Amino acid sequence: MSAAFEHISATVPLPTHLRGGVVAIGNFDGVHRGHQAVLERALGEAMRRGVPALVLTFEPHPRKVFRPDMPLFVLTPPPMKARLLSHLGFAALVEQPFTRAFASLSAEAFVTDVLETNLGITHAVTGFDFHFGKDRQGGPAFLMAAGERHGFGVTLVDAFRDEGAEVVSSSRIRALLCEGEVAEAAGLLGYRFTVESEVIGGQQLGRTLGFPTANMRLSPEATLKEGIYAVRFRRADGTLHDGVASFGRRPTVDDNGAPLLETFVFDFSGDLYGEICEVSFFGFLRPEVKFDGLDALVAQIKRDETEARALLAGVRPLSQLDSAIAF
Ligand SMILES: Cc1cc2nc3c(=O)[nH]c(=O)nc-3n(C[C@H](O)[C@H](O)[C@H](O)COP(=O)(O)O)c2cc1C
Ligand SMILES: Nc1ncnc2c1ncn2[C@@H]1O[C@H](COP(=O)(O)OP(=O)(O)O)[C@@H](O)[C@H]1O
Repeated sequence: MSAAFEHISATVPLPTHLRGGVVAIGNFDGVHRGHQAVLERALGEAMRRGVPALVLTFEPHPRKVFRPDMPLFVLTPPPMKARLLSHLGFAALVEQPFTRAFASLSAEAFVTDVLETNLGITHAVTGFDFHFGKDRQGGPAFLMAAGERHGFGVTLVDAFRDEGAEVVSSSRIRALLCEGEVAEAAGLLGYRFTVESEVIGGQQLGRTLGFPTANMRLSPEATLKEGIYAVRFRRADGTLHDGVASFGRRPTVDDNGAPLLETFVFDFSGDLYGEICEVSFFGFLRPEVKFDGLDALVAQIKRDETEARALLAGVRPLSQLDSAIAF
Protein backbone atom coordinates (compact mmCIF):
# COMPACT_ATOMS: atom_id res chain seq x y z
CA MET A 1 0.00 0.00 0.00
CA SER A 2 1.28 3.45 -0.88
CA ALA A 3 1.13 6.02 1.91
CA ALA A 4 0.69 8.75 -0.67
CA PHE A 5 -2.65 7.52 -2.00
CA GLU A 6 -4.85 10.50 -2.94
CA HIS A 7 -8.64 10.76 -3.01
CA ILE A 8 -9.50 13.80 -5.13
CA SER A 9 -12.13 15.48 -7.27
CA ALA A 10 -12.38 15.19 -11.05
CA THR A 11 -13.90 18.68 -11.35
CA VAL A 12 -10.59 20.55 -11.36
CA PRO A 13 -7.36 19.80 -13.23
CA LEU A 14 -5.25 17.13 -11.51
CA PRO A 15 -1.95 18.12 -9.91
CA THR A 16 0.98 17.70 -12.30
CA HIS A 17 2.36 14.54 -10.69
CA LEU A 18 -0.90 12.67 -11.45
CA ARG A 19 -1.32 13.83 -15.05
CA GLY A 20 -0.39 11.67 -18.03
CA GLY A 21 -1.65 8.59 -16.22
CA VAL A 22 -3.54 5.42 -17.06
CA VAL A 23 -7.09 5.65 -15.77
CA ALA A 24 -9.53 2.82 -15.07
CA ILE A 25 -13.04 4.22 -15.51
CA GLY A 26 -16.17 2.85 -13.83
CA ASN A 27 -18.25 2.69 -10.67
CA PHE A 28 -16.42 -0.35 -9.33
CA ASP A 29 -18.93 -0.80 -6.50
CA GLY A 30 -17.58 -3.71 -4.52
CA VAL A 31 -14.15 -3.73 -6.22
CA HIS A 32 -14.99 -7.39 -6.95
CA ARG A 33 -12.96 -9.90 -8.99
CA GLY A 34 -14.50 -8.61 -12.25
CA HIS A 35 -13.51 -5.06 -11.36
CA GLN A 36 -10.11 -6.32 -10.28
CA ALA A 37 -9.56 -7.75 -13.79
CA VAL A 38 -10.07 -4.24 -15.22
CA LEU A 39 -8.03 -2.63 -12.45
CA GLU A 40 -5.11 -5.05 -12.88
CA ARG A 41 -4.96 -4.19 -16.59
CA ALA A 42 -4.78 -0.50 -15.72
CA LEU A 43 -2.03 -1.14 -13.18
CA GLY A 44 -0.10 -3.19 -15.75
CA GLU A 45 -0.41 -0.52 -18.46
CA ALA A 46 0.71 2.18 -16.01
CA MET A 47 3.67 0.12 -14.86
CA ARG A 48 4.72 -0.54 -18.47
CA ARG A 49 4.62 3.17 -19.26
CA GLY A 50 6.04 4.37 -15.94
CA VAL A 51 3.06 6.66 -15.31
CA PRO A 52 0.57 6.92 -12.43
CA ALA A 53 -2.37 4.49 -12.24
CA LEU A 54 -5.68 6.18 -11.39
CA VAL A 55 -9.29 5.21 -10.96
CA LEU A 56 -12.05 7.55 -12.15
CA THR A 57 -15.35 6.87 -10.48
CA PHE A 58 -18.75 8.53 -10.09
CA GLU A 59 -20.23 9.58 -6.76
CA PRO A 60 -22.97 9.00 -5.77
CA HIS A 61 -23.55 5.81 -7.72
CA PRO A 62 -25.40 6.87 -10.93
CA ARG A 63 -28.24 4.48 -10.14
CA LYS A 64 -29.05 6.61 -7.09
CA VAL A 65 -29.46 9.64 -9.37
CA PHE A 66 -31.48 7.86 -12.08
CA ARG A 67 -33.59 5.77 -9.66
CA PRO A 68 -33.77 7.79 -6.42
CA ASP A 69 -36.88 5.81 -5.43
CA MET A 70 -34.95 2.51 -5.47
CA PRO A 71 -32.68 1.93 -2.45
CA LEU A 72 -29.22 0.77 -3.50
CA PHE A 73 -27.01 -1.35 -1.23
CA VAL A 74 -23.63 0.28 -1.86
CA LEU A 75 -21.00 -2.41 -1.19
CA THR A 76 -18.03 -0.05 -0.99
CA PRO A 77 -18.75 3.53 0.14
CA PRO A 78 -15.97 5.94 -0.95
CA PRO A 79 -13.59 5.49 2.03
CA MET A 80 -13.69 1.68 1.71
CA LYS A 81 -13.26 1.87 -2.08
CA ALA A 82 -10.27 4.16 -1.60
CA ARG A 83 -8.70 1.74 0.87
CA LEU A 84 -9.09 -1.22 -1.48
CA LEU A 85 -7.70 0.70 -4.47
CA SER A 86 -4.78 1.91 -2.42
CA HIS A 87 -3.98 -1.70 -1.44
CA LEU A 88 -4.14 -2.72 -5.11
CA GLY A 89 -1.45 -0.17 -5.91
CA PHE A 90 -3.26 2.84 -7.39
CA ALA A 91 -1.93 6.35 -6.88
CA ALA A 92 -5.34 8.02 -6.64
CA LEU A 93 -9.11 7.68 -6.65
CA VAL A 94 -10.52 10.54 -8.71
CA GLU A 95 -14.18 11.19 -7.99
CA GLN A 96 -16.56 12.80 -10.45
CA PRO A 97 -19.65 14.18 -8.64
CA PHE A 98 -22.55 12.52 -10.43
CA THR A 99 -25.33 15.08 -10.78
CA ARG A 100 -28.19 15.46 -13.27
CA ALA A 101 -26.16 18.20 -14.96
CA PHE A 102 -23.11 15.93 -15.28
CA ALA A 103 -25.29 13.09 -16.59
CA SER A 104 -26.55 15.33 -19.39
CA LEU A 105 -23.04 16.11 -20.73
CA SER A 106 -22.48 14.64 -24.18
CA ALA A 107 -20.04 11.74 -24.47
CA GLU A 108 -17.68 14.04 -26.40
CA ALA A 109 -17.83 16.69 -23.65
CA PHE A 110 -17.02 14.03 -21.03
CA VAL A 111 -13.94 13.03 -23.01
CA THR A 112 -12.81 16.62 -23.56
CA ASP A 113 -13.65 18.17 -20.18
CA VAL A 114 -12.85 15.31 -17.82
CA LEU A 115 -10.46 12.86 -19.50
CA GLU A 116 -8.45 15.37 -21.51
CA THR A 117 -8.59 18.69 -19.63
CA ASN A 118 -8.94 17.68 -15.98
CA LEU A 119 -7.18 14.31 -15.93
CA GLY A 120 -4.79 14.66 -18.88
CA ILE A 121 -4.83 10.89 -19.40
CA THR A 122 -2.58 8.93 -21.77
CA HIS A 123 -4.59 5.69 -21.59
CA ALA A 124 -8.05 4.54 -20.48
CA VAL A 125 -9.10 1.05 -19.35
CA THR A 126 -12.77 0.09 -18.98
CA GLY A 127 -15.01 -2.92 -18.89
CA PHE A 128 -16.53 -4.14 -22.16
CA ASP A 129 -19.96 -2.69 -21.26
CA PHE A 130 -18.99 0.79 -19.98
CA HIS A 131 -21.25 3.53 -21.38
CA PHE A 132 -21.09 7.21 -20.64
CA GLY A 133 -22.48 10.59 -21.61
CA LYS A 134 -26.06 11.74 -22.11
CA ASP A 135 -28.39 8.79 -22.81
CA ARG A 136 -25.39 6.42 -22.59
CA GLN A 137 -24.40 7.59 -26.10
CA GLY A 138 -20.71 6.77 -25.61
CA GLY A 139 -19.85 3.07 -25.67
CA PRO A 140 -16.60 1.15 -26.21
CA ALA A 141 -16.43 2.00 -29.94
CA PHE A 142 -16.94 5.69 -29.23
CA LEU A 143 -14.20 5.66 -26.58
CA MET A 144 -11.75 3.97 -28.97
CA ALA A 145 -12.46 6.56 -31.68
CA ALA A 146 -12.26 9.42 -29.17
CA GLY A 147 -8.90 8.09 -28.01
CA GLU A 148 -7.58 8.28 -31.56
CA ARG A 149 -8.83 11.86 -31.95
CA HIS A 150 -7.51 13.02 -28.59
CA GLY A 151 -4.32 11.00 -28.48
CA PHE A 152 -4.93 8.46 -25.72
CA GLY A 153 -5.01 4.67 -25.90
CA VAL A 154 -7.94 2.50 -24.84
CA THR A 155 -8.05 -1.04 -23.42
CA LEU A 156 -11.39 -2.84 -23.12
CA VAL A 157 -11.56 -5.77 -20.72
CA ASP A 158 -13.99 -8.69 -21.21
CA ALA A 159 -16.56 -9.82 -18.67
CA PHE A 160 -14.90 -11.77 -15.87
CA ARG A 161 -16.58 -15.08 -15.03
CA ASP A 162 -16.34 -17.15 -11.86
CA GLU A 163 -15.42 -20.84 -11.76
CA GLY A 164 -19.01 -21.71 -12.74
CA ALA A 165 -18.69 -19.46 -15.84
CA GLU A 166 -21.18 -16.90 -14.48
CA VAL A 167 -20.36 -13.22 -14.89
CA VAL A 168 -19.26 -11.70 -11.56
CA SER A 169 -21.39 -8.64 -10.77
CA SER A 170 -22.15 -6.30 -7.89
CA SER A 171 -25.82 -7.29 -8.03
CA ARG A 172 -24.96 -10.99 -7.58
CA ILE A 173 -22.89 -10.07 -4.52
CA ARG A 174 -25.70 -7.91 -3.08
CA ALA A 175 -28.11 -10.83 -3.52
CA LEU A 176 -25.72 -13.21 -1.70
CA LEU A 177 -25.25 -10.79 1.22
CA CYS A 178 -29.01 -10.43 1.44
CA GLU A 179 -29.11 -14.20 2.08
CA GLY A 180 -26.26 -14.08 4.62
CA GLU A 181 -24.02 -16.02 2.23
CA VAL A 182 -20.87 -14.13 3.16
CA ALA A 183 -18.47 -16.94 2.23
CA GLU A 184 -19.91 -17.12 -1.30
CA ALA A 185 -19.83 -13.31 -1.54
CA ALA A 186 -16.15 -13.38 -0.53
CA GLY A 187 -15.51 -15.83 -3.38
CA LEU A 188 -16.79 -13.26 -5.88
CA LEU A 189 -15.26 -10.23 -4.15
CA GLY A 190 -11.87 -11.89 -3.77
CA TYR A 191 -11.80 -10.63 -0.18
CA ARG A 192 -14.10 -10.74 2.86
CA PHE A 193 -17.04 -8.32 2.74
CA THR A 194 -16.06 -5.51 5.10
CA VAL A 195 -17.93 -2.53 6.55
CA GLU A 196 -16.44 0.54 8.15
CA SER A 197 -18.21 2.75 10.67
CA GLU A 198 -17.87 4.65 13.94
CA VAL A 199 -18.40 2.80 17.23
CA ILE A 200 -21.38 4.38 18.97
CA GLY A 201 -22.97 4.01 22.41
CA GLY A 202 -25.84 1.62 23.16
CA GLN A 203 -27.84 0.66 26.22
CA GLN A 204 -24.64 -0.35 28.08
CA LEU A 205 -26.27 -3.66 28.86
CA GLY A 206 -23.65 -5.78 27.08
CA ARG A 207 -20.97 -5.21 29.72
CA THR A 208 -23.32 -6.31 32.51
CA LEU A 209 -23.96 -9.58 30.63
CA GLY A 210 -20.22 -10.22 30.27
CA PHE A 211 -20.37 -9.49 26.52
CA PRO A 212 -19.63 -5.85 25.77
CA THR A 213 -20.39 -5.10 22.14
CA ALA A 214 -18.96 -2.38 19.88
CA ASN A 215 -22.03 -0.97 18.15
CA MET A 216 -21.98 0.34 14.58
CA ARG A 217 -24.73 1.64 12.38
CA LEU A 218 -24.73 0.53 8.74
CA SER A 219 -26.41 2.54 6.02
CA PRO A 220 -30.17 1.89 5.90
CA GLU A 221 -29.78 0.46 2.37
CA ALA A 222 -27.32 -2.21 3.56
CA THR A 223 -29.56 -5.26 3.20
CA LEU A 224 -27.10 -7.70 4.74
CA LYS A 225 -29.12 -10.58 6.23
CA GLU A 226 -29.82 -10.04 9.90
CA GLY A 227 -28.22 -12.63 12.14
CA ILE A 228 -25.06 -13.71 13.95
CA TYR A 229 -21.68 -13.82 12.14
CA ALA A 230 -18.08 -14.85 12.79
CA VAL A 231 -16.07 -11.69 12.08
CA ARG A 232 -12.69 -9.97 12.22
CA PHE A 233 -12.66 -6.57 13.84
CA ARG A 234 -10.03 -4.01 12.81
CA ARG A 235 -9.33 -1.02 15.03
CA ALA A 236 -8.31 2.40 13.73
CA ASP A 237 -4.66 1.61 14.59
CA GLY A 238 -4.81 -1.43 12.29
CA THR A 239 -4.86 -4.11 14.99
CA LEU A 240 -7.06 -7.11 14.24
CA HIS A 241 -9.18 -9.14 16.64
CA ASP A 242 -11.46 -12.09 16.08
CA GLY A 243 -15.03 -11.60 17.22
CA VAL A 244 -18.66 -12.54 16.94
CA ALA A 245 -21.20 -10.02 15.75
CA SER A 246 -24.93 -9.68 15.70
CA PHE A 247 -26.54 -7.63 12.94
CA GLY A 248 -30.10 -7.17 14.06
CA ARG A 249 -32.74 -5.58 16.23
CA ARG A 250 -32.13 -7.29 19.60
CA PRO A 251 -35.68 -8.61 20.01
CA THR A 252 -34.84 -10.00 23.47
CA VAL A 253 -34.03 -6.57 24.95
CA ASP A 254 -35.61 -4.10 22.55
CA ASP A 255 -39.17 -3.78 21.25
CA ASN A 256 -38.55 -2.04 18.01
CA GLY A 257 -34.82 -1.61 17.54
CA ALA A 258 -33.24 -0.29 14.36
CA PRO A 259 -30.74 -2.74 12.86
CA LEU A 260 -27.36 -2.37 14.52
CA LEU A 261 -24.09 -4.24 14.05
CA GLU A 262 -22.81 -5.26 17.50
CA THR A 263 -19.43 -6.97 17.79
CA PHE A 264 -18.16 -8.77 20.87
CA VAL A 265 -14.40 -8.48 20.35
CA PHE A 266 -12.48 -11.48 21.72
CA ASP A 267 -9.60 -11.06 24.14
CA PHE A 268 -9.96 -7.30 24.28
CA SER A 269 -10.86 -4.70 26.83
CA GLY A 270 -10.72 -0.98 26.28
CA ASP A 271 -12.69 1.97 25.04
CA LEU A 272 -13.77 1.92 21.39
CA TYR A 273 -16.37 4.72 21.46
CA GLY A 274 -15.88 7.21 18.61
CA GLU A 275 -13.30 5.03 16.84
CA ILE A 276 -13.77 4.25 13.12
CA CYS A 277 -13.44 0.47 12.97
CA GLU A 278 -13.97 -2.23 10.35
CA VAL A 279 -15.81 -5.52 10.53
CA SER A 280 -15.04 -8.28 8.01
CA PHE A 281 -17.59 -11.09 7.67
CA PHE A 282 -16.31 -14.70 7.56
CA GLY A 283 -19.35 -16.87 8.22
CA PHE A 284 -23.06 -16.80 9.04
CA LEU A 285 -23.81 -18.66 12.27
CA ARG A 286 -27.57 -18.34 12.86
CA PRO A 287 -30.57 -16.01 12.62
CA GLU A 288 -31.38 -13.72 15.54
CA VAL A 289 -33.81 -15.15 18.10
CA LYS A 290 -36.14 -13.61 20.68
CA PHE A 291 -35.04 -15.32 23.91
CA ASP A 292 -37.12 -15.86 26.98
CA GLY A 293 -34.83 -13.85 29.27
CA LEU A 294 -31.20 -12.78 29.45
CA ASP A 295 -29.82 -16.09 30.81
CA ALA A 296 -30.84 -17.90 27.65
CA LEU A 297 -29.36 -15.07 25.53
CA VAL A 298 -26.04 -15.21 27.40
CA ALA A 299 -25.86 -19.01 27.13
CA GLN A 300 -26.41 -18.78 23.38
CA ILE A 301 -23.82 -16.00 22.95
CA LYS A 302 -21.28 -18.28 24.70
CA ARG A 303 -22.03 -21.01 22.14
CA ASP A 304 -21.77 -18.41 19.34
CA GLU A 305 -18.35 -17.39 20.64
CA THR A 306 -17.12 -21.00 20.62
CA GLU A 307 -18.42 -21.52 17.11
CA ALA A 308 -16.89 -18.28 15.82
CA ARG A 309 -13.50 -19.04 17.38
CA ALA A 310 -13.47 -22.47 15.72
CA LEU A 311 -14.48 -21.08 12.34
CA LEU A 312 -11.93 -18.25 12.44
CA ALA A 313 -9.10 -20.56 13.54
CA GLY A 314 -9.30 -22.30 10.15
CA VAL A 315 -9.52 -19.38 7.73
CA ARG A 316 -6.92 -18.51 5.10
CA PRO A 317 -6.55 -15.36 2.97
CA LEU A 318 -8.22 -15.54 -0.44
CA SER A 319 -5.83 -13.07 -2.07
CA GLN A 320 -3.27 -10.38 -1.32
CA LEU A 321 -6.13 -7.94 -1.04
CA ASP A 322 -7.87 -10.17 1.51
CA SER A 323 -4.59 -10.37 3.48
CA ALA A 324 -4.35 -6.60 3.56
CA ILE A 325 -7.94 -6.17 4.74
CA ALA A 326 -8.69 -8.98 7.17
CA PHE A 327 -5.45 -10.83 8.08
C1 LIG B 1 -22.94 -12.93 19.38
C2 LIG B 1 -24.20 -12.17 19.71
C3 LIG B 1 -25.42 -12.79 19.49
C4 LIG B 1 -26.60 -12.12 19.78
N1 LIG B 1 -27.79 -12.76 19.56
C5 LIG B 1 -28.94 -12.15 19.88
C6 LIG B 1 -30.18 -12.79 19.68
O1 LIG B 1 -30.28 -13.91 19.16
N2 LIG B 1 -31.31 -12.14 20.07
C7 LIG B 1 -31.26 -10.89 20.64
O2 LIG B 1 -32.29 -10.36 20.99
N3 LIG B 1 -30.11 -10.23 20.79
C8 LIG B 1 -28.95 -10.81 20.43
N4 LIG B 1 -27.76 -10.16 20.60
C9 LIG B 1 -27.78 -8.72 20.99
C10 LIG B 1 -27.78 -8.53 22.49
O3 LIG B 1 -29.11 -8.51 22.91
C11 LIG B 1 -27.11 -7.18 22.76
O4 LIG B 1 -25.80 -7.21 22.30
C12 LIG B 1 -27.12 -6.87 24.22
O5 LIG B 1 -28.43 -6.59 24.57
C13 LIG B 1 -26.24 -5.66 24.57
O6 LIG B 1 -26.74 -4.47 24.04
P1 LIG B 1 -25.96 -3.08 24.19
O7 LIG B 1 -24.79 -3.10 23.23
O8 LIG B 1 -26.96 -2.03 23.76
O9 LIG B 1 -25.52 -2.94 25.59
C14 LIG B 1 -26.56 -10.80 20.30
C15 LIG B 1 -25.33 -10.19 20.52
C16 LIG B 1 -24.15 -10.85 20.23
C17 LIG B 1 -22.83 -10.18 20.47
N1 LIG C 1 -14.24 -7.00 24.22
C1 LIG C 1 -14.96 -5.93 23.86
N2 LIG C 1 -15.76 -5.98 22.77
C2 LIG C 1 -16.50 -4.92 22.41
N3 LIG C 1 -16.48 -3.74 23.08
C3 LIG C 1 -15.69 -3.63 24.17
C4 LIG C 1 -14.91 -4.72 24.60
N4 LIG C 1 -14.26 -4.34 25.71
C5 LIG C 1 -14.60 -3.08 25.96
N5 LIG C 1 -15.46 -2.61 25.04
C6 LIG C 1 -16.02 -1.26 25.09
O1 LIG C 1 -17.33 -1.38 25.64
C7 LIG C 1 -18.33 -0.86 24.76
C8 LIG C 1 -19.52 -1.78 24.73
O2 LIG C 1 -20.04 -2.02 25.99
P1 LIG C 1 -21.61 -2.21 26.17
O3 LIG C 1 -21.89 -2.42 27.61
O4 LIG C 1 -22.09 -3.24 25.20
O5 LIG C 1 -22.08 -0.76 25.82
P2 LIG C 1 -22.94 -0.16 24.61
O6 LIG C 1 -24.32 -0.56 24.90
O7 LIG C 1 -22.70 1.32 24.71
O8 LIG C 1 -22.40 -0.76 23.35
C9 LIG C 1 -17.67 -0.79 23.40
O9 LIG C 1 -18.17 0.23 22.58
C10 LIG C 1 -16.19 -0.56 23.76
O10 LIG C 1 -15.96 0.82 23.93
